[in-house]
Amino acid sequence: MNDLAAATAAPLTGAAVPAKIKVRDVHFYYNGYHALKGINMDIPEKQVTAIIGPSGCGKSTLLRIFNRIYAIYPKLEAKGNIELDGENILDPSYSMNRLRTKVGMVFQKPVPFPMTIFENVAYGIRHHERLSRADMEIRVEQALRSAALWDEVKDKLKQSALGLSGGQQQRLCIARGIALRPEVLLLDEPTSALDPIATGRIEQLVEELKHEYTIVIVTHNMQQAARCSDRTAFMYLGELIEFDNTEKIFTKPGKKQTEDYITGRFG
Ligand SMILES: Nc1ncnc2c1ncn2[C@@H]1O[C@H](COP(=O)(O)OP(=O)(O)OP(=O)(O)O)[C@@H](O)[C@H]1O
Repeated sequence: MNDLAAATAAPLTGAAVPAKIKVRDVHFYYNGYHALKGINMDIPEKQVTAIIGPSGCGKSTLLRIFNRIYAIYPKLEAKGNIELDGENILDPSYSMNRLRTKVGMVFQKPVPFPMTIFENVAYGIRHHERLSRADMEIRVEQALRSAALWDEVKDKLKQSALGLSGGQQQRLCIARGIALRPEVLLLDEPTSALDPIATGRIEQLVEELKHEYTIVIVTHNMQQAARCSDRTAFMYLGELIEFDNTEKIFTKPGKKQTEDYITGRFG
């Protein structure tokens, strides 16, 4: 184990933050290509962890392992352990259904289903729970409120989600994710297709949501990582180079590669 293996969720405010996800010696292969090389990290509970690094370094690959999405493709293989609340989610006996309810994911490009705004949120809930119409309405409203979208859509819930703006569509996708009441929310470059105002709203939302969810966000935007995360992981060529409090990473990084990247010398 390298020194990063010991990079547990260090105290941020005096008290140690418990780890929600423990990544232990994780390797990932795309049809034999070694994309992640011995990753060790502890993702702190109810905080925002940002993953940064140059294109192709493995950020999205790491994020996608956290909900085992790769398992639907043949020839992709993960090794090592990822413990979510102490249980290894890479173990095939860990049910995908259970994982889906605990870990929600939002992708780079908002992809609402071609159905009404209401149905976009209700659809996933129906797969996991049987709710009365009244209870469903409450759940949908709660999810839209949590995603800071309710006021903008409450009078047009029966209209197609495809008529929403890009920023609204992304918040709808976040509402869809949190409607299942997950414990972990994975965000894969959630603002890369959005304008600065919509980006600001999503960042504000992330700040609010972290009180209830453990959030992991992949971003190319270093200002975004600095603004909205508590801890930042810097990756390079499939390795985790440094993982520390965000402020430290951006003001006093411990590794030269991190410093070179955040000061724009490469990547
Ligand atoms: N489906 C795939 N098949 C084969 N190789 C892949 C596949 N997806 C990713 N890779 C490779 O794995 C490595 C890591 O890719 P990944 O998408 O995780 O990087 P990233 O840091 O998220 O990049 P970006 O910032 O450009 O999105 C890259 O070398 C990439 O080419």
